[in-house]
Amino acid sequence: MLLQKCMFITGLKQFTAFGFKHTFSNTAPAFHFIFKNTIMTSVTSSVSTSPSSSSTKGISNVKIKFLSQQEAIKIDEELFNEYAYSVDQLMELAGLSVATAIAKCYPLNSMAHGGTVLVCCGPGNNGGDGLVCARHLSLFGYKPSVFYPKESNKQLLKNLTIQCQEMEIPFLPSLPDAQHISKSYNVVIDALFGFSFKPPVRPEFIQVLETLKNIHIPLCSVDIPSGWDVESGNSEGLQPEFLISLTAPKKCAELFQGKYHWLGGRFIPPQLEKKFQLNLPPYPGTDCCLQLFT
Ligand SMILES: NC(=O)C1=CN([C@@H]2O[C@H](COP(=O)(O)OP(=O)(O)OC[C@H]3O[C@@H](n4cnc5c(N)ncnc54)[C@H](O)[C@@H]3O)[C@@H](O)[C@H]2O)[C@H](O)CC1
Ligand SMILES: [K+]
Repeated sequence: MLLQKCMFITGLKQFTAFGFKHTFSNTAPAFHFIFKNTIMTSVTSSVSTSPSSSSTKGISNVKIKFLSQQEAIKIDEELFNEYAYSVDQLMELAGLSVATAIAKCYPLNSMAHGGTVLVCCGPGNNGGDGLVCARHLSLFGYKPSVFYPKESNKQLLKNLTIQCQEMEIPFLPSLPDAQHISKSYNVVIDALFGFSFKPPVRPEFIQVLETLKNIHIPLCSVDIPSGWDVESGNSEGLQPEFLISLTAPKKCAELFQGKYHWLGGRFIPPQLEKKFQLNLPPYPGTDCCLQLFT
């Protein structure tokens, strides 16, 4: 296998040298060797300061799994049916990890217009992650606006909408054109479709995706770049700058060409991780998200 990239797991500081991105955390540094089909993780304890990192002492090579659509659905079902989680719980953690990763990549103090962000939400749970993310971004001091063209009838999604509205997060009646979006916002969050998407895109969303394809500001996709086949991607579709994979990367993430790939949704019980051989890298300390590679 050909070594393509190498990086240290991120904390708050990072710098680039010798073509590698170096980032530091207050826990064990990890080296991610990224190959075409896998991300190899080696963890060393040499400068560890965290007592909890003792279980990662020594060198261990780990291949992160890229999930098929069926595997992603199966893990979701097991979380609900066997492990008794509710969607609300996981969505809250997923959405918080998205907002946190966005804030790390696109700091509020680097943004124009007081931190405006457009969050585009679809009809399923990916859209729900977007609504949760919008609420947390607002709590972090950003100015999110939501575009939610096909509201779900599910009570959970209705509640998330009310929570955003009660925080005075504006809901746009229609999607502005690409030029207007690029002038008014700093980044766009794509929470339209996640791992249940089946191509082709139905007519009511074709124009939405076309508009997002033409923006000149960073596009940040939640779990799956919307409009991509979960396994084979879509070379003609959206090309986000940022992708956050939730639980574990899906197969299409191997085709991601953007700058920032994060992992979020830190809620997988060890037994489930083992069963599906996810081989997730250790999250630094108490972080809810981690940067995989750039
Ligand atoms: N376990 C986890 O990691 C969790 C992830 N979460 C997020 O949930 C989504 C998956 O959510 P789901 O409701 O199953 O589906 P989607 O949001 O991907 O979309 C379903 C929605 O989209 C419509 N649709 C499907 N195909 C098309 C199409 N071709 N054209 C138009 N519309 C389409 C469909 O009808 C539905 O309405 C996952 O990715 C994570 O983001 C949870 O938050 C928590 C657990
Ligand atoms: K998405």
